[in-house]
Amino acid sequence: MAQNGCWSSSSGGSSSSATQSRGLATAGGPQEERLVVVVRVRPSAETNDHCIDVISEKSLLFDDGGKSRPRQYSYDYVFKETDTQEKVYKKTTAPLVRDVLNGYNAAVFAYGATGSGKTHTMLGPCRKKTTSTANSERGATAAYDVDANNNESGLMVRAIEEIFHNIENSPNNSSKVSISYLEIYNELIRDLLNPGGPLELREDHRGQRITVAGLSEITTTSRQEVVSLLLKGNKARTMEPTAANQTSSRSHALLSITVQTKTPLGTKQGRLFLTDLAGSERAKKTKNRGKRLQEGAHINRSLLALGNCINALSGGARYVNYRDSKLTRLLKEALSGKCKTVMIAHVAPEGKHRDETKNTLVYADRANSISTRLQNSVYLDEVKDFPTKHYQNLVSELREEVTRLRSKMLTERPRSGAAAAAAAQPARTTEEDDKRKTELRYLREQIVLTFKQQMKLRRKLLEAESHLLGLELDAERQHMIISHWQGRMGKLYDTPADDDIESEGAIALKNAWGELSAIEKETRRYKEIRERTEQELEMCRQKGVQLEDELPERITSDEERELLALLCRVHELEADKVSLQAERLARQAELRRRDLQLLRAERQRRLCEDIISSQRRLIEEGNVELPDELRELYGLYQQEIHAGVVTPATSSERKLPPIYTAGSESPGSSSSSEWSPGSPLPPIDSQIPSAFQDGPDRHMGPLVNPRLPKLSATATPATRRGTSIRLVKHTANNT
Ligand SMILES: Nc1ncnc2c1ncn2[C@@H]1O[C@H](COP(=O)(O)OP(=O)(O)OP(=O)(O)O)[C@@H](O)[C@H]1O
Repeated sequence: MAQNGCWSSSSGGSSSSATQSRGLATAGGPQEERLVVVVRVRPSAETNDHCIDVISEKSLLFDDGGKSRPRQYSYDYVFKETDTQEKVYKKTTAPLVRDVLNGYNAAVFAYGATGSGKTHTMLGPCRKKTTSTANSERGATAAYDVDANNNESGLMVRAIEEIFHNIENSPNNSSKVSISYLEIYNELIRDLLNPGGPLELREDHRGQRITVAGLSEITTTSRQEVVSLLLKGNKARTMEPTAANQTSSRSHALLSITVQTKTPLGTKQGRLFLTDLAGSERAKKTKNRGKRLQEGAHINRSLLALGNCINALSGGARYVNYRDSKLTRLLKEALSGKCKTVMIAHVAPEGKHRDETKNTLVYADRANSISTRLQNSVYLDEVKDFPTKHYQNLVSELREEVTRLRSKMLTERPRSGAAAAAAAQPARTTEEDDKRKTELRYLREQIVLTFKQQMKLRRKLLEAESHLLGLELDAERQHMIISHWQGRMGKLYDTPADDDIESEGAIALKNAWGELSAIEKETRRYKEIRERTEQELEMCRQKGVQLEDELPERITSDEERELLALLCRVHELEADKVSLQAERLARQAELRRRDLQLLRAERQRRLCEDIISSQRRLIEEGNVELPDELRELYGLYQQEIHAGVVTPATSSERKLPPIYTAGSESPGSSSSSEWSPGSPLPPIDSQIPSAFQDGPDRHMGPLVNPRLPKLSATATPATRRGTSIRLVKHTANNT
C-alpha cells in the first residue's frame, strides 16, 4: 500500500476516443476540449404530473408547471427513465476508460439534487444499510452495500472491470493499477479505504497539483481486490435517511483509479476520477434539523462553489476560484481541462421536484459551454516544471544545432556545381579572387546576421515567457486578496455588487478585480507578442537554413569549414548565454513563487492565531478549567517556539519559556523572568511580524478581527495576568 495518495497529476496519452460527441483530444498538440454533459432522468413510480419529457437522444422538454411554455434543453445525451446502467456506462465512461489506458486523465461526476439517482448511477442500487460505530459517533450513518456482480452495478465497478479486462488482454500486460477513495463530509476529507481522522489537502508551490496527505493509494493486480476495496469504501461512506431520500449520501465520494503502463518511451500514466456528489437540497424539503442541517449547509456551500466555478468557466473567465471548497480544489483538474470530463446531471421527473430539476438543468446547460484546451501527452518521467523545462529545451536545441554543424563540418561532401567547376579551372585571376572573397564575406555576414537575429528573437521569446509567468503569479496574488476579502465579507467569489462599494473590503475587492482585469489584458498582449515572435523566429530559422544550403554552391570546402566553425562558435556562446539567462529567470520565478507561498502561509497562520485568541478569551472569561490535554499542547507550543533558546536554568525552574512576540529581536531577546506561568495560556500576539509588514496587509487590510467582545473590566484574574504579561514584554522591547 502506498501512502500519501496524490489526488491529481498531469499526464497525457496518445489516442482519442471517437465516441464522444464533441471531440475528446487527439495526440500531437493541445486540442479544444469541451466538458461533455449528459442528463439522466430517474425512473418514477408516479405516472402523472411529470415535469420532464425526453424528446430525443439529445434533448428534453421541461415544464415549469404552466407558468410558461415548456422549455427545450439540449445536451450531449439525454438518458430516459428506461435507459439501463450499461447504456449509461457505454455512452459516458467506456470511452474515457480507453483514454485512461492511453495515458490521459479523465473524470466523471454525478451531479443533481438529493434523491435524483446519482449514487444509483455511480455505484448501483443500495442493498442494505448498516450502522458503523465510528460514523454514528459523528452523528451520521455509514453504509452503501452494492452488488458488484449485478446487471445494475454502477459506473465505478464497470470501469474497474473494463480496465482490468483490457490490461489482461493486452500483449505485454505491463500495466499497474492503483486506487484511492475518499469522501468529503462536512468539509473534512476522510479516507474510505482506511477510515480514520480527517486528512489534509496540500498544494504544490504553484497551486497546480493537489494532493491529499496520508490518503491510501492501493496498488493491486487483482480486479477482485479492487472491487472488494470499492465495496469496503462504500460501506464506510456517510449516509443518512432524509425526508427526501431514504439512503441519502451526505458526503461527496471521489474514487481515483490510476493506470501506469510501461512503454519504450517511458511510463505512461492515466487517471480516472469518478465522483458521486452529495445531493443539493432544500432544508425545508429534507426536513433537516441540527446535524443534518449543518451537513446540508456544507453540501450546498461546496456545490455552490462548484456552480461558481462552472459559471466562471462557461463564461470563459481566465481566472476561476477553485479555493472556496475542498470539492472544487479536488475537481480543479477535471474542470479546468487537464482532463477529459463528463458530467452526468441527474433529475427527478416528478412535478414536486420541479425547482430542483430546473436548477440542475440550468447548471448542466451552463456546464455544456465549458471549453478548455486539453494538455499534450506527457510521460511520467518528464520534468514538467515550467520555466526550467522550457529553458532547458532552448539550450538543448542550441546544443543540437552545434552538433549538427560540427558533423556537417567534418563530413567530406562531394563538391557540387560552381565549387567543383572552380576547382577544375586553371589558376584564378586576382579579379576573380577578389570577387569570390567579397562573395564569401557577404555570405558570412548574412549568416551571422541571421543568426544574431535568431538569438535576439529567442531572447525576446524568453522574456515574454518570463513576463507571462510573472503575470500568472500576480494574478494569483490578486486571487488571494479577493479570497481574503470575500471570506471576511462572507461572500463567495463574485464581482462586487454596486451597492456595497463603500466598505473597505468592497474597495479592496474592486481594486483587486481591477488589477486582475489589467493583468488579463497584459497577458493577452504578451501572448500575442509571443505568438508573433515565434513566427518571426521560424522565418528567420528558415532563412538561415537556406543560406547554409547555398554554401556548397558558392565556396570551396576549406572556406566552408571556416564558416561552419565560426557558426559553431557563435552557437556555443549563445547556448551558454541562454543557459545563464535561463538560470537567472528560473531563480527569479522561484523566488516570486516562494514569496507568494510565504504570504499565503502567513495569512493562514495569523487566522489560526485569531481563532486561538478568540478561544482563549472564551476560556479565560468563562473561567473554564483547562483540560490537561490542552494545557500540554500550550506547553508544547511554547517549547516549540523557544526550542532554540530554552536554557538549562529556565527548564530546571520548570517554568514555561517566554513568548516570542513581534518586535522582539529574536525569541531569545525576552528573558524568561518576564514570563509569569500563572496563566496556562500564553498570550498570542496579533502584531504583524516585521518581515510581513509590507506584505499581505498592505493589500489585504487588517486581519479578521475576532468576533468576540473586547475583554471587559470584570475580566478574570487569569485574563488580567495574560494582559499584564504582554504589557511587560512590550515595555521591555521598547527599552
Ligand atoms: N435509474 C434508476 N433505476 C432505478 N432506481 C433508481 C434509479 N435512479 C435512482 N433510483 C432509486 O432512487 C432512489 C434515490 O436514488 P439515489 O440514492 O441514487 O439518489 P442520490 O441522487 O444519490 O441521492 P442523495 O444525493 O440524497 O444521496 C434510490 O432508491 C435509487 O435506487
